[in-house]
Amino acid sequence: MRGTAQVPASKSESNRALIIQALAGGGELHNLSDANDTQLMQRLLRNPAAPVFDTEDAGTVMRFLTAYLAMTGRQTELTGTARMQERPIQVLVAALRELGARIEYQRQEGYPPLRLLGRTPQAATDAAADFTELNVRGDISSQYISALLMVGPTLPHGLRIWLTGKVGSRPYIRMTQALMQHFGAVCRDLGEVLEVRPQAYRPTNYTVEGDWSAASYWYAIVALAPEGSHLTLPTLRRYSWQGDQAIVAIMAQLGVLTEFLADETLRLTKGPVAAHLTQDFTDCPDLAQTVAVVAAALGVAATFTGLESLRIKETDRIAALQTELAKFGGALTDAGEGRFVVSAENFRVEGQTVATYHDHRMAMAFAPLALLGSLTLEAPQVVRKSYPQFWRELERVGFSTNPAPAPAF
Ligand SMILES: O=C(O)C1=C[C@@H](OP(=O)(O)O)[C@@H](O)[C@H](O)C1
Ligand SMILES: C=C(OP(=O)(O)O)C(=O)O
Repeated sequence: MRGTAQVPASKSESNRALIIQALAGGGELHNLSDANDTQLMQRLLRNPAAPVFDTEDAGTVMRFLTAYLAMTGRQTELTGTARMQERPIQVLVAALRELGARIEYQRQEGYPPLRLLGRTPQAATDAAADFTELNVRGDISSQYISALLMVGPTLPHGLRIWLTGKVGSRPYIRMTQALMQHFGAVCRDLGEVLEVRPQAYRPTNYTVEGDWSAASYWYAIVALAPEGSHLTLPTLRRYSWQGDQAIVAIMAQLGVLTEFLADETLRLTKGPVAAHLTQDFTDCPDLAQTVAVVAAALGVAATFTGLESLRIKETDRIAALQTELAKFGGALTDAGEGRFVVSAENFRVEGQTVATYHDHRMAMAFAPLALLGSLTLEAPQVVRKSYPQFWRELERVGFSTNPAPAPAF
């Protein structure tokens, strides 16, 4: 295995930059992601007076737009796929209601679809009022907190958010703060407390970095490739705002060495594999599927923690991993107290069919197993959510897929 693979631009950065650009009223964005989640965000923001916003299966689009539309006083509806209607939004809706938004649940309390009925503006006259204070749980999704922070500068008293519970996906909150700062709005991070003063965003240009979550699948490929294999990945920044850069350290233990060639190019080479791996995914939940499949395939005994949020993503990712790994002789066993053990007995790839559960990351996490034998992945077009060119890039480095990859759009 030798070659160069292109990764898409970060969908997380792209979707933040688009919301902040809309609030700033300008600034040019370069290298936006071709992910469906980002294309969708762009389309929806172009028509802010739409009577219905269909956020499809994009969590960031649903959460960020809910806050943006609610705080800009729109009267509209937000909906999504059947799965989106099972992904909770109560924490965000409760916080927005405290900020004066009138929001109704259209079907099930706590879940989309939502009806926004406008906003009772907060008075900016109370000189004694410092920040508007909110308590927000951090243990369900960090996207609620990012959504609130981004609208914070536009509120008459700004926002002081007290984070409660175990905070997951913290690097995504820091990414939000970093992008806000890039557009001229300061957010103070005091640990359990985040503070945003009322202030104006400045229209600013921004170039989106490569997506480290997407890079994780190339790490998996090198981990499973024969000795002597190497791959080059352009556009990934060494000093990144993305927490999923944690893949560098994780994969160092699973036999992938990373060299930063120039500032934005990496070279991955196959190296020695550790016997054990212990990993907490609280900060990087999107890497869990990639790492579980590689650990099982390499026979590395692995203990994972911090998987709580996986059950409410595009699918219940724990159940999906358990069912699909079992087809190969692998297992992800609940060992209690938040620990999961990855193990394998006689792991074999011999023509199995992997279900993908409307989850791009299921398809991309299992695809590298093709280095060990043939397999079939159901509904391969799911990758369009974050990485529409994934199958084409696999072909470019020498995988054969049948049927050949169709254009994703
Ligand atoms: O803010 C973001 O861009 C994201 C935050 C994470 O979600 P949670 O905060 O729900 O864990 C992550 O899993 C998702 O893919 C993208
Ligand atoms: C969980 C994900 O996305 P979202 O929550 O934005 O739908 C993901 O991309 O893995």
